Amino acid sequence: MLTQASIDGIAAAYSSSALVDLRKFTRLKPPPPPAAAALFLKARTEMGDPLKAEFLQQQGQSNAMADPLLTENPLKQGKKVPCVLSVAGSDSGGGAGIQADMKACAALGVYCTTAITAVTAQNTVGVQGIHCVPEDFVEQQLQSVLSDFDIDVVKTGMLPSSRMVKIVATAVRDYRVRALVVDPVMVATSGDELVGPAILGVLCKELLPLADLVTPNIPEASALIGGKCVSNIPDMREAAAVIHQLGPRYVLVKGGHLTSNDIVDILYDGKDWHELHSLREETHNTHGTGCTLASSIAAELAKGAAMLPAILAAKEYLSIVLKHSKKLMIGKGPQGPLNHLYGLANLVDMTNQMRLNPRDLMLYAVTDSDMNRRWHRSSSEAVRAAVEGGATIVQLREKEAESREFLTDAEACVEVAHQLGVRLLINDRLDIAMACNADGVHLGQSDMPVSVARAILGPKKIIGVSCKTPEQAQEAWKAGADYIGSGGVYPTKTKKDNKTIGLSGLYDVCKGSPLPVVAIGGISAANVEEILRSCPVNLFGVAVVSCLFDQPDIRAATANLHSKILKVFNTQRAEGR
Ligand SMILES: Nc1ncnc2c1ncn2[C@@H]1O[C@H](COP(=O)(O)OP(=O)(O)OP(=O)(O)O)[C@@H](O)[C@H]1O
Ligand SMILES: Cc1ncc(CO)c(N)n1
Ligand SMILES: [Mg+2]
Repeated sequence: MLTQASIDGIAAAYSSSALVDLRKFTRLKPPPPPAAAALFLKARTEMGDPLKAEFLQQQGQSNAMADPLLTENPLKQGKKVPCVLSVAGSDSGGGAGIQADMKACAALGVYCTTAITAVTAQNTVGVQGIHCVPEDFVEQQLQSVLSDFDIDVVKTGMLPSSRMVKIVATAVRDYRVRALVVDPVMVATSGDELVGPAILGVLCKELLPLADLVTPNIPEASALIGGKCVSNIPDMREAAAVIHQLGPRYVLVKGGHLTSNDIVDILYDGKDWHELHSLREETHNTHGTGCTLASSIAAELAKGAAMLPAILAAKEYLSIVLKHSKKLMIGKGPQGPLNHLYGLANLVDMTNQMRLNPRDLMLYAVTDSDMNRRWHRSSSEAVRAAVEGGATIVQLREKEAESREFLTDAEACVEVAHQLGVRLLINDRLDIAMACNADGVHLGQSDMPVSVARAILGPKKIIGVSCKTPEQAQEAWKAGADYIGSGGVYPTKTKKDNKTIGLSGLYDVCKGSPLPVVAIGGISAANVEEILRSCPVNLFGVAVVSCLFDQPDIRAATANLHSKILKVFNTQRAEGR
């Protein structure tokens, strides 16, 4: 165990070796630290507080609660990317160690390289096994990374042997990295030991003197000062002072292990004391908070922040992450992981919710107001019957009606279609589509340009376009359409002066279209099989008018067509097409 005398000796030997002055660390414009972080700060200013003044100055007038995932991302093309090297152990549970470091850096817009020191078999229950990576191979990883990447900050976590600590210290010295953050990992959140006390001597003697920041939790702080009990804030301050004597420029003793609701971390730079307060989040998902804090500080330093703003921004990020992790249900054990990349959830939701599932084009029912009049049906009655018969999407096509009448009709149809779980599009009229909250529009070549329609409708609405050639289909795709309607495949009474492209024209469009295609024009139960079989690639369905709506029983006609289409698709699937 370390005695006070040996600590003093080590301190004397290394006291002048601070690596860089982070306050002069201005390669990149420092990100404005979040204003809300000021809430955490109860600076002790007995001896003046230049860091706090600097922080407040950098913070400027902004009162907005900064979300680190929404602020400007420094991972920009054509610019030097801020880089962290995490020298740490792997957590198979994905919550702490290397995995936490990479996610935290990614969330904060910093590139993270790694040198893996140990592979742990670990989960939310505890640590089941540890396999140390041979020291020479850790050295090789360090060489690979440091000789190539322009590393701004090295962050260390689990260093399982004294020789490994020495190797890291040598690498940091040799490559003169700009800053070193040491998280003196010893025990996992579960209470399982990750690193034994045998490394303490070398850690104190070789690594801490090089460190710009060391971030012990309470048991680690106690181990670093020779086993003296640390159980309250005065003890934490005393421990920070003793650890500072070992040579690091800043010591942050983390208070997460004390039980109070007001969590206090103590920061000491040899002169000034800072108590950083945060409200304890009531959550079991705290596995990896220490790793996350240290790597977030490293990321902020890499972006150019000075030490105190970097720590405050990192704590702000951690507290937002803890809030977003409260209800995560991952693993069966008592300590779940954090939701580091919570900001990606919206993106994932967006990509999961495809605007249009191409399978919905299978039986595309296009209404016709003349036919409905002839058969004495309202549009919504016709839509209901078609959807109940198996139509998978509906387009409302109205050539004659006044806007107000069309809108009233459209509203009723949207209601019916949505009740039955089917999407409804409006032909030509963006204004009606928006007014009745339809799912999108279908446009012809002489209607509103697709790019304009997309700009007006926004990213969530479906846009379909009538195309007779592969070139038109490509244009539509580039402009932001979702599907292509291609025809007329056969001559049709519904569109008299429409040029017929035939099966071969349809085939060409299907082959050349980057978007799913639905065939249209003169299609009925009699020829649907022939059409679907002739274009197996990219043809997702057929659009029909008269064979549904010019029939005495729409529901029965639709059901009949539906079963024919299904038969072809099932055979094609069985044939592996
Ligand atoms: N429940 C919580 N709510 C808010 N902040 C927390 C909570 N738990 C920990 N923290 C904060 O997270 C940081 C890490 O704290 P802690 O003392 O738990 O580190 P650690 O023991 O090294 O973590 P780890 O278990 O990942 O090794 C500290 O800044 C602490 O204030
Ligand atoms: C690999 C690894 N490093 C650090 C910690 C600290 O929580 C952990 N649990 N696992
Ligand atoms: Mg820790």
